[in-house]
Amino acid sequence: ASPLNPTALTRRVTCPDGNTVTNEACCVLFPVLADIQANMLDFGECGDAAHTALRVSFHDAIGFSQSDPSFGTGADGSIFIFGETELALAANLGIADAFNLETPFIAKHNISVGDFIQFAGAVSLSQCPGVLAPPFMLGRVDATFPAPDGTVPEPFQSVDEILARMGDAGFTPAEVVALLASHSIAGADDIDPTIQGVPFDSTPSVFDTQFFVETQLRGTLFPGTGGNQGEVESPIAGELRLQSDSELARDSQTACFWQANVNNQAQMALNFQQAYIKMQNLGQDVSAMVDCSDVIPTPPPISASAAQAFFPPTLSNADVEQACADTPFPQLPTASGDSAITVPEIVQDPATNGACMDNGEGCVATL
Ligand code: HEM
Ligand SMILES: [Ca+2]
Ligand SMILES: [Ca+2]
Repeated sequence: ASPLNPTALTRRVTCPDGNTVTNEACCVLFPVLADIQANMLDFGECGDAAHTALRVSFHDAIGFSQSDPSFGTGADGSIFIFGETELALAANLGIADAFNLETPFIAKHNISVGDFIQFAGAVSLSQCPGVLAPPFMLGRVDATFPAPDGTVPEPFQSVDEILARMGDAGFTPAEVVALLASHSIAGADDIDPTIQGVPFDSTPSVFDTQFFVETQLRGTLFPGTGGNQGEVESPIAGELRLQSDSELARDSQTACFWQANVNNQAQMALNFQQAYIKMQNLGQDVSAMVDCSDVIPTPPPISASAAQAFFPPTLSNADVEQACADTPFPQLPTASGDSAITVPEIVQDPATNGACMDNGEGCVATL
């Protein structure tokens, strides 16, 4: 059928379970979707389980290099298939949580491990207000060997090192900043061993631009103990700032891309969506895959008031460490409240702390 024929464009197939899709090959995903929404991803919450599934989608995919095949085949499930190797790497500290969360479901369903990880990442995103419809392609080929050490960027690396590694995988500096919008729905469990679920911005359940605002503010405190590798001072009690986010916000190569996201929800969401498409399919032959984007649920919308960026109580433009030389930081309102504001921790999902053996550095179980 001609792509110009409107009936061809809208023709849908009815799957055995009654769902409709444009491509029959996508029917296999509906049982997976129903199961993980109900039993793995906390009923539509943009919380701990969703954050965990999103992070592992990055750590699996980034095992890829445009120049060196030994770096891995990207979004290929290697992080779980060769969990004994990859989860023991320092850069994957905490990814054992994702292994615990996902492997019981991977075992129950019949799609590749690489597909499952990226599908769970896309479904997770669809639970977060402010995200633009995450796409999903089906048909990743599973790994035959693990990714080596050095593929996953670390929070104590320099901007040059991080941009070099990400560039080697195929991302421009602008795309690296775009991808880091993910840290608007994120936090840390392992950077400061004394505290868990410490968010990177004051709204870790909303995909808003607060992450880009708050990382530009002068750091004044540590949410727990000081002196942890990869952590620098944050501006609000209860919030953790990664050294890498701090430096990317201030480096001349990235600062203007960073600032451009501030209070620009539509641009942030679009740039993330485009860069994320690339990430989901790293190392894989997209021409051999099927577009199943219509299986991914529509994310909840973000209200205009929730999309309005703000300074946390008592802080203002005077607390911004201006780094972009081209344009001044946007003027933003200050939220009402006193200086005692503390960002609440992200409630931990017990499923992310279960079955697999953890040797203190990572998970040593195999899939
Ligand atoms: C480019 C450099 C990046 C660095 C250095 C970095 C580093 C980190 C670190 C250290 C944590 C905290 C882990 C913990 O202690 O629990 C974290 C969390 C997280 N990261 Fe990144 N990250 C980067 C890029 C990305 C990208 C591209 C994505 C996804 C598209 C992503 C998604 C997440 C998510 C969702 C979490 C929260 C996990 C949770 O709350 O369970 N990160 N990141
Ligand atoms: Ca991989
Ligand atoms: Ca947020």
